[in-house]
Amino acid sequence: MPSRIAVTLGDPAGIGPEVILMALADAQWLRGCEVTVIGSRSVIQTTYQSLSRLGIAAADPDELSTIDIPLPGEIAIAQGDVVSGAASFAYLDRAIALTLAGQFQAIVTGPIAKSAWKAAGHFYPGQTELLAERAGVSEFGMLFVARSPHSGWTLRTLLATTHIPLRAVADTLSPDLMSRKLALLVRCLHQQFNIASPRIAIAGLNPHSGEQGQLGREEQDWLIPWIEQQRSVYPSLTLDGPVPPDTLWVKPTQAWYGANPAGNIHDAYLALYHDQGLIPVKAMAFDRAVNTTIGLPFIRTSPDHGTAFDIAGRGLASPTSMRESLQLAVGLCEPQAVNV
Ligand SMILES: NC(=O)C1=CN([C@@H]2O[C@H](COP(=O)(O)OP(=O)(O)OC[C@H]3O[C@@H](n4cnc5c(N)ncnc54)[C@H](O)[C@@H]3O)[C@@H](O)[C@H]2O)C=CC1
Ligand SMILES: NCC(=O)COP(=O)(O)O
Repeated sequence: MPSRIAVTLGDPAGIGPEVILMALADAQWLRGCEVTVIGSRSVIQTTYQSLSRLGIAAADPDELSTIDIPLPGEIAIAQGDVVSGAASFAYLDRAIALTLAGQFQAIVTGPIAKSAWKAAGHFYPGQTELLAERAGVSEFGMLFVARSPHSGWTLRTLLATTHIPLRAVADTLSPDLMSRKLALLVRCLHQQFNIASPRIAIAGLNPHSGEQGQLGREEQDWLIPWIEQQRSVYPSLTLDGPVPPDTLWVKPTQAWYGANPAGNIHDAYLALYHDQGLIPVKAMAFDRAVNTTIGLPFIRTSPDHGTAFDIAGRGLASPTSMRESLQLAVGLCEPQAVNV
């Protein structure tokens, strides 16, 4: 039976609808998967018309499988507000319910504005937390996956902490949190990416990984002992770290651009906080990185970009990250997934 994938439109005032229709314009690469777009039919129609007027290839709504969730009011393109937030929440809510009921194997989410969710009374740090809550899982992680168009090498970065203030990062990190994130990452590398003995690099927190305690004590106090202890928990893995955060990204950047880094390159990187992991991901791969939620009972992927209200509705948005998100979902739906 072909895999069935739900695609949520994301914030209807953002670039989600346009990048989805552009990515689905040529669906040959879907390899027979069935895609259903969950969102407001009126938004899909309007987006198709405006892309057509601009001469941009887009999937024809009449040929798409859709589940219509009408807008709860008027929206203004490029303005996330209470109406667009209520709509994007309803799209994802329906997609999760149908997926948990067995109708879909994977959800690819369009970008939402967290501020619009808040305006609509939905107080979640992001889509990830809603997905985890509805799926009833307490252990989940935000993994970014990007395949280089230059070398074919794949960058995988898991964030140990996500949408919290920078001020709270050091107090939130702990050996227990790190153990839970590493366990998720190892399981994902084994089961979803078919990597038997992964090589993982773990970032330090402080400049120069603390310079032996002179520039911060977290490495000496618990991070180095924790990594040593994890090496005995996972004897078949290579665990390197804490790698000074500024130099951690040198080899992946070389591998991304097709240079041959000295020594073996890592299969995955464990970054300690949002911007430590995502600045390099976006600097290298903003047009094609995929945000994946690991630990869910189903597959979830999403483009790495947001709603881009500054360019919404003008035909300027690149659909590449959305296309990569769909392609990764297709690959992960296949149990013998290779090259994902
Ligand atoms: N997966 C998701 O649902 C995500 C949602 N967000 C949300 O999006 C909203 C806006 O966040 P920002 O930080 O402004 O990030 P953003 O990714 O929406 O925009 C950052 C910059 O990149 C450009 N850009 C983004 N996507 C593009 C594309 N496909 N093609 C060409 N240019 C593109 C935008 O025009 C803007 O200049 C926030 O509410 C944020 O929470 C942000 C990241 C991911
Ligand atoms: N920075 C990643 C991001 O904002 C995506 O969050 P989520 O909505 O997928 O939880």
